[in-house]
Amino acid sequence: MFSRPSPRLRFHPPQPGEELIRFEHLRKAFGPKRVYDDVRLSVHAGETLTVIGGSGTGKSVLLKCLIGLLRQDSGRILFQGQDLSDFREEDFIALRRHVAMVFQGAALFDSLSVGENIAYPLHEHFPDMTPAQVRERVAEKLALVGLPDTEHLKPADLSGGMRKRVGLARAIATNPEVILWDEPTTGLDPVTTETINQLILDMQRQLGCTSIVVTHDMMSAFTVSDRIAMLAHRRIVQVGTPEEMKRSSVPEVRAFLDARKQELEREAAP
Ligand SMILES: Nc1ncnc2c1ncn2[C@@H]1O[C@H](COP(=O)(O)OP(=O)(O)OP(=O)(O)O)[C@@H](O)[C@H]1O
Repeated sequence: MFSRPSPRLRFHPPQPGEELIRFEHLRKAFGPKRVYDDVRLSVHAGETLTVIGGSGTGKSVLLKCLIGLLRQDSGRILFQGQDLSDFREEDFIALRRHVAMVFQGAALFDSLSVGENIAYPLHEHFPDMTPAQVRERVAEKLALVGLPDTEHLKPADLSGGMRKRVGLARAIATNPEVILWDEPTTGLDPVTTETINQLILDMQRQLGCTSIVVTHDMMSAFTVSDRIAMLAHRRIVQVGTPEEMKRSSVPEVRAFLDARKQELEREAAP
C-alpha cells in the first residue's frame, strides 16, 4: 500500500514564478455531458489562483484531473514541464506528496481521531518516520491551523469550521508545495470564512505554497487570489487579477459577477 519513490516523477523545489502547472487543450466528458472542450491554464509557483464559474462548469473536475483522481479524455497536464498523461496510480501517489487537496467536506475518517487522520498521509508517504516524529509533525500542523492539543478528538466532536481546519492540517502534513482547495469556505459562517481565508493567505506568505482555489464565494476569491480564472462554455474565458476581473468586459464574467453581487445583496438584506 505504501508509495515507493516514483521513477516517473521528476520533482525539483519550485522557483518563485516558474510555470508549475499547465493545463493544455483539456477535453473531458462524462458520457454525453461535455465538461471541457479546450481548457488552457497556467499556474505559477507561489501564486494563489482561484477558479470561478457556475455550478457544474467543472471546477472540481480540474483539481481531480491534476492529481489523477479523474483522467482527461485528451489534452495534457504538465507539472514542472512533465506530462502527467501516462502517469500510473503509483506515480500520482508520489505527486500527491507535493500537490495536496483539501476536500470540500474535509473528508475525514470518522473512525479515526484527529491525530490519526493527520498522521495518515505521513504513514503513506514517509513510512520511515518514527512514531515520535509523526507525533511532532501532527502537533506542528494542528498548531498551524489554530487547533493545538486536539489530537484525541474525533471528527464527530468538531464544528464544520474545525473539520475544515483538520482537513487542511492533514493536507499539509507532508509539507506539500501546492495546495488545492475545493470550496474551502462553502457553508461556513462569516467569522470561520475569514479564518479560512487567512489560512490560505498564510500558506502562501509563511510557507511559500502555491494554491489553486475553487470557489463560488467571490468575497473569498477577491481576498485570497493573485489571479482569478473563469470557467464557462467548457473553457477558460478570462484570467486576470481581482481588479482586472472586477473591471472585466467579458460577458460571461460580467454576468457571473453581477449575479453573485445580487445574491450577496439579497443575503445581506434584513
Ligand atoms: N465522477 C463523475 N461522474 C460523472 N459525472 C461527473 C463526475 N464528476 C463530475 N461530474 C459532472 O461533471 C460536471 C462538472 O462537475 P464539477 O464537480 O467539476 O462541477 P463544479 O464546477 O465544481 O460544480 P459545483 O460548483 O456545483 O461544485 C458536473 O455536471 C458533474 O455532474
